[in-house]
Amino acid sequence: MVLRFADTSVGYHGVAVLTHVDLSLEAGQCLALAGPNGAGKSTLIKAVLGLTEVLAGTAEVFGRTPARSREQCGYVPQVGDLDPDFPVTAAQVVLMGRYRRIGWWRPTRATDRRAVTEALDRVGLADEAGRRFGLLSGGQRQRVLLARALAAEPELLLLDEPFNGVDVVSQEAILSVLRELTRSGTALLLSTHDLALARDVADLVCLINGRQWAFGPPGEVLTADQLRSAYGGHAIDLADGRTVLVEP
Ligand SMILES: Nc1ncnc2c1ncn2[C@@H]1O[C@H](COP(=O)(O)OP(=O)(O)OP(=O)(O)O)[C@@H](O)[C@H]1O
Repeated sequence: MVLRFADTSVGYHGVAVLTHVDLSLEAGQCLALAGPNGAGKSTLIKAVLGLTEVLAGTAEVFGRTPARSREQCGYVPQVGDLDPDFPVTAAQVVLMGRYRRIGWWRPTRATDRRAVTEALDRVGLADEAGRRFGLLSGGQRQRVLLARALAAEPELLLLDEPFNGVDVVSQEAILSVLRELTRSGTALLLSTHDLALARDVADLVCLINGRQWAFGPPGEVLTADQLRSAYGGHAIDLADGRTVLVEP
């Protein structure tokens, strides 16, 4: 089992911002975290990485505490969280993904350079290796961050809003890498506002907003009733059977 959360509460400085989390994830599965702004998606991702407090319940990552499983996890942050003026090339950003293996103070070896080239190739950016990170488009930067996580060869990959502000080309490139990863047994946990995408890409969806409202296959979780509960009534059924969300 990759993840097992049971009646878990997580938060900051002793105050819970997300409660009643009950979920599990196995190797090769993709779990999407869905919910409105401030629902607790990033907080839950940080809890899996051991960066936020588990205040109640169980939180197991690969059968251990989150902090003890950190080595097996890769993390792709929101691209907007990074300073684009940082003077490094795309390849140097990806090489950072290898530091855990090689130690940042040691010289890089041929295997590391090969891993960097391969990772950039997988996200379709082999030609941009020498370009400055800050000069790439938002979508390309997101793909470089994905390549950095791939270079570390994680067993569980966490992605915070990987499709935010990303154009169709980058979205397709990211989606195809994610599908390849699950096929080869990597587990994925990603947060998204895009419910259609969650339905499309995920085996499991966890619907949260301050608490967990539902967990299960997309068809069971992303129903009009569940969405109305989680989004506080801001869901409207359309005549064609679709549900749309209206911001309060
Ligand atoms: N470092 C922090 N200290 C205290 N509270 C925090 C901290 N980070 C986030 N929060 C609070 O935790 C709650 C959940 O925030 P979080 O960022 O996890 O939501 P989210 O679902 O990822 O939102 P968004 O979709 O807007 O990114 C919010 O009320 C937020 O204000």
